[in-house]
This record gives sequence, C-alpha cells and structure tokens, in this order.
Amino acid sequence: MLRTDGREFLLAQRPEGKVYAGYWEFPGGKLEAGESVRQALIRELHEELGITVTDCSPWLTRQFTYPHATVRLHFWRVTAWSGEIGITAPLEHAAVDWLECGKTAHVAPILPANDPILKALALPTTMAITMGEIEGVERQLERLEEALDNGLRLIQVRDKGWPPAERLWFAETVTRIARQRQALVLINDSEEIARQVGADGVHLSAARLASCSSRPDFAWVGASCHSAAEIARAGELGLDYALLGPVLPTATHPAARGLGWEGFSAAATGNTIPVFALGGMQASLLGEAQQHGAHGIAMLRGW
Ligand SMILES: Nc1nc2c([nH]c(=O)n2[C@@H]2O[C@H](COP(=O)(O)OP(=O)(O)OP(=O)(O)O)[C@@H](O)[C@H]2O)c(=O)[nH]1
Repeated sequence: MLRTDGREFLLAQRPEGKVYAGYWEFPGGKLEAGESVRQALIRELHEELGITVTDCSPWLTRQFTYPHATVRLHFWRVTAWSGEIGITAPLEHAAVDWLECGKTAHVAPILPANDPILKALALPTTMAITMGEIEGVERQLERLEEALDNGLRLIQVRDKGWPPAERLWFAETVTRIARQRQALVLINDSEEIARQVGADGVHLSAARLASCSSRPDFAWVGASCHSAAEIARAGELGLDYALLGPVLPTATHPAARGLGWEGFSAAATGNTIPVFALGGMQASLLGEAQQHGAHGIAMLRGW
C-alpha cells in the first residue's frame, strides 16, 4: 500500500503465536482455492485492515524458502482505497506503520524475503534517458533541470557516440545537477566513467548483460532487455531493474512492431526484479504500464 505519491508504504507486524512473530511484513495473505491474486489481495486487505481497495496493479513476484515453508509471493501496488486503516484482525497483526521508500526502516526485523522488494521501493518509477547527441548539450541540460524541478529522480546517461572527453564531461555535469536534487544517475555501459564521475551505477546494454559474469560493484545496476530470457539473466546476476522494449512504435523506429502491452506483460510478469517499459512511452502512459506489470516507464523523448 502506497501513499503520498508512492513515497511511503505500509508494513504490518506479525503477532505473538505465529511463526516469525514480531517480524514486519506487507499486509496480505494466502490465496484461497479458485481466487485470482487480485481477488485475494482485496479480500485480505479488507479482512486485515478494514479497507476496500479501489486501485491496484501487479508488480513483483518472489519465491522464497523458509525453514517452515516455501512461499511464492505476489507483490502488488495498492494506490487507492476507501475506509480508514485499522487492525481489524488482531490475530493477523499486532501493529501497522508507514515507512518512507528508500530510507532506513524505523521498524525491525522485516521478513527476510522482502529485502529486494524494499530496494525496489526505493527505485523511482520514471527514468529519463539522455539524448544529448541528438538534441544538443545545451537544450538537454536545460530540459534536465526542468524535469528535475518537476520531480524526475532517475537518469540514465546514454550518449555513447561522443568522443571520450565529451562523454565524460557530460556525464559529470548530469551527475552534479542530479545530485543537488537527490536523483539517481546511471551511466550506460561504462563502469569507468561511472566511477570517475561518482555516479550511482551503471546501465548495461543487452550485449554487456550477455557477456557479464557477475554484477558490477555499484549501488545500482540495471540492463536493457528484449525478452523474458534476458530479464531472467538480469535477475540471476542480481541486478536492480531491467528495461524491456520496444513496447510501442517509437520516433526512432516508427515501423518496428514492438511487443505491445500484452507482449510486455507476458515477459515482465513473474520477475523479482522491477521492469520498466521502454519504447513510445510518455508520462501519461505510466498507469497503463503499471497495470501491465511494469515498475515504471523509461523515456528518451517523453521526459
Ligand atoms: N503477508 C505477507 N507474507 C509474507 C511477506 N513476506 C513473506 O515472506 N511472507 C510469507 O508468506 C506467507 C504469507 O502467508 P500468511 O500471512 O497468510 O500466513 P501466516 O504465516 O501468517 O499463517 P496463517 O496461515 O496462520 O495466517 C507467510 O509464510 C509469510 O512468512 C509479506 O511481506 N507479507
């Protein structure tokens, strides 16, 4: 459950008498026979918190083995509900609390299966990909400042065609501007530049993803993917996100067919790592992308 535009999420504490008593978890529970995940979520949140969910979307899935059981967890984002949150099932929860996404939790311990989910909550849902090579440096920096003022918090610096000195200067400039607004910056394919400019991480091309034998050592690492198999590979390497596309026709490839939303959803669903929709995206498509299982959207032009 998310509030304040996705900046805060709800956790609930397991009561005495249950396995992992005292641990904090996302409110929810087990599917009953014949129920869809959506139906189970709506029923559980009504039983446990006394609320009626009015907007939710599929997000991440994780299988995890505890000493007492193996669980397959479907994490959904709940963004709207009616009613006041209360503890309507004291046998299920001892307390509830709101936490800030991306900040150290002020409650502990949290169920161990949830670690990657907490990290995904810290990942902004809109990624801007730079195209200084096409648009020109001045216009690009001007637009970046504007977008940062309007809430952009995740930037991938692409511009791979420039001579090294120019690329380095641009990456350094973007990182400096972004830092002032606590935005994350990832550098496309160059660990060297990422280190030199003090960026938050690297973004691997599909080719680099295929040849990479271990996760590069940065706080944030993601990759470009075109299929479920490539997303699975990114997951195996322990990366933090994948971009999947092209979803819709783009200005760069107007004739390309793209995955479409159904194709996107089929490949994106069931992963533990968050997947961004790429290709033909614009801010107004964020909700539609999330209804199809996207963490968010990534854009070259629409930001
Ligand atoms: N609700 C919830 N369950 C989680 C999370 N993370 C996680 O590993 N789990 C595990 O997934 C299972 C959820 O089932 P549950 O909440 O209906 O079951 P429970 O253990 O409370 O037992 P119960 O059948 O007596 O209600 C538990 O084994 C729990 O440990 C989480 O964030 N929320």
